[in-house]
Amino acid sequence: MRLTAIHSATVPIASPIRNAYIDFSKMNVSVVAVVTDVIRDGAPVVGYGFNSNGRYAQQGLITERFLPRLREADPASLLNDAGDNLDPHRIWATMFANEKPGGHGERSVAIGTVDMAVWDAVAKIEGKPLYRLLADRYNDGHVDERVFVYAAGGYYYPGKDLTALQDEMRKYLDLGYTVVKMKIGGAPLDEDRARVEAVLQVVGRGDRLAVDANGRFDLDTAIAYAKALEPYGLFWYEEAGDPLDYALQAELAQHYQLAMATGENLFSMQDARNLIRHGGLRSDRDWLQFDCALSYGLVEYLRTLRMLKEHGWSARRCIPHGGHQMSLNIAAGLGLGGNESYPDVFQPFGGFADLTPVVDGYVTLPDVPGIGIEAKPRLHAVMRGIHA
Ligand SMILES: O=C([O-])CC(=O)C(=O)O
Ligand SMILES: [Mg+2]
Repeated sequence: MRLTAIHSATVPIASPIRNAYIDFSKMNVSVVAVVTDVIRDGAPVVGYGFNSNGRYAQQGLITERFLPRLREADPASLLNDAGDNLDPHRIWATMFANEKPGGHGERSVAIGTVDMAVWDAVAKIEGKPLYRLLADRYNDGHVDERVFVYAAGGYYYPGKDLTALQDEMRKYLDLGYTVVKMKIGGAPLDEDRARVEAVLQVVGRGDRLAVDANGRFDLDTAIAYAKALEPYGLFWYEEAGDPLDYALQAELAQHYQLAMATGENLFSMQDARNLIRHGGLRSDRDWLQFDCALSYGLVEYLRTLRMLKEHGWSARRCIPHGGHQMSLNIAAGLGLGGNESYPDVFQPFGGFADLTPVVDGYVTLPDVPGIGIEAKPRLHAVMRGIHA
């Protein structure tokens, strides 16, 4: 077998929403399709990948650096020993050839996007859902039949008042979610306090609400919010300070006893390891949000999970950022604590298969080969558009 073509494109997901750090008026994503000469159900197997929201499309890096390396490689060097399927680890190493260590950033998004498409193809060639393939290869065959998911939204939006915010959150509860997330830090503390209290009226209990500051706060502001938020008993307090300011995160833990979450903007095993070494996070309550689709893909995420284990952290403490089906498969197949979901934003990339509703805060996965993009027809249509 061999790769016969690799296509990539940039797709808009712009919207008028805003978090504490950026607006999404120009947001876009990269999409990749890897085409193989393996025939399943009468057609060549095609694997699909995309990066998740929050980082822009990486078309230049993908087309100028990473795809040429794959095209120039000996085709057999990209395959498993049996030569009957792609090998994601060998493909990853080929893409990373002649890259210096450190400075993990945008190239991690580019490689993560291609890596997702490769895993999708690998599982399709094996004729299995990706979660099943991952469980068989790395988790003694154990699959979680349902995965905890929470509804992320609550963005700042022009003209959005407290009633509109409450309506949004009520909609998530009606869809079957039990935990919702909203943005903070994009308004003064008093205004955010009123927003939090408005949402608490809808969800009823503090442990059904997470808040996300998107790395906006300096230490004093992070502590001021910690003191204001602690009495509510929230599900978590996310990304208070700059993602690389491990000292801030560690100091904040001295002022906030409840759960915190962070890591969506750390893009390598090494950066994740620094957070674990220096960030003062507590493995009995805090949450890790590394998102493979932004951080060199699942090949690197497997390294991160190994690192966590060596540091005494359970994979159950991971609830990845990004709200995509790739992390949902990883959660089910490798025993993570759950996954993010965006029922309302970043469509058609946010959300899961159309026929798997969320029930009591948990979602099941479709029994289709690969990641499950074919079970999400609006997303599948976008993906088909780049190679059909
Ligand atoms: O607003 C964003 O960039 C997304 C985000 O932080 C999250 O989903 O946690
Ligand atoms: Mg976040």
